[in-house]
Amino acid sequence: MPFIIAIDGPAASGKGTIARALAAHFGFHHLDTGLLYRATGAKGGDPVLAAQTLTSGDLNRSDLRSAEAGQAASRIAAIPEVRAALVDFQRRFAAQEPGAVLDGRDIGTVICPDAPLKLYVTASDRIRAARRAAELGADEAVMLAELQERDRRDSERATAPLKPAADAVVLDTSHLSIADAIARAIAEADRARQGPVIRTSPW
Ligand SMILES: Nc1ncnc2c1ncn2[C@@H]1O[C@H](COP(=O)(O)OP(=O)(O)O)[C@@H](O)[C@H]1O
Ligand SMILES: Nc1ccn([C@@H]2O[C@H](COP(=O)(O)OP(=O)(O)O)[C@@H](O)[C@H]2O)c(=O)n1
Repeated sequence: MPFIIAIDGPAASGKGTIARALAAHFGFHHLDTGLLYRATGAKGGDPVLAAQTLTSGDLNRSDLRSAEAGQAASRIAAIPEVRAALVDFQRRFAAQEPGAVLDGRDIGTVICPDAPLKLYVTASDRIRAARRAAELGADEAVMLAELQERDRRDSERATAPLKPAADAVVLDTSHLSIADAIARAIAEADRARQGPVIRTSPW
């Protein structure tokens, strides 16, 4: 059975950084599921058809990381038929041996609810905005408004809203370096790979 690590959290919390590092550490496959929604939004036209006909070429566009692509993604991500069109691809990806790390908004809650490790990565709004502003060379106040609008839309939608799974481990990276955040995630994965602690009676 492949080992699945589900990572969710709000925009620019450090999900992708941690997911890539976990995949490299354990030799697992990694899928940034946000790219599926960014590519669908960027395609234009009917978003349901765009999601149903997504190709690897669509995912390789160079303009998908922009704030505009993020906004377009979160609008089309609220459409249930768009989400439904992307489920099978994500589940097939997760089923690859020896394991897979998927990061997004609904991985632990909808796509892989049986994943043995679910991380909910978060950080304060201000810190996330500062990190994304540095990454994109953009204004911090503009990024703060963008992230907050997107987080609100993602959390309030009826289908697969952004929220921690009941059994998710919350990792607040506000005051963690990248190296420390990765080390915590690896420690959680090592713990989860050992399986649940079964207490046997001494008798
Ligand atoms: N713990 C951290 N400390 C400082 N910067 C971080 C940390 N984690 C991520 N970053 C930086 O913040 C930005 C957003 O991180 P990313 O992993 O892309 O977030 P997400 O996938 O949640 O959108 C990137 O520029 C990344 O290098
Ligand atoms: N599993 C996922 C992943 C992304 N998304 C949507 O896609 C948008 C872009 O996701 P992303 O992960 O690329 O965004 P960042 O966290 O990198 O800013 C999000 O704001 C969500 O609206 C989603 O609905 N479900």
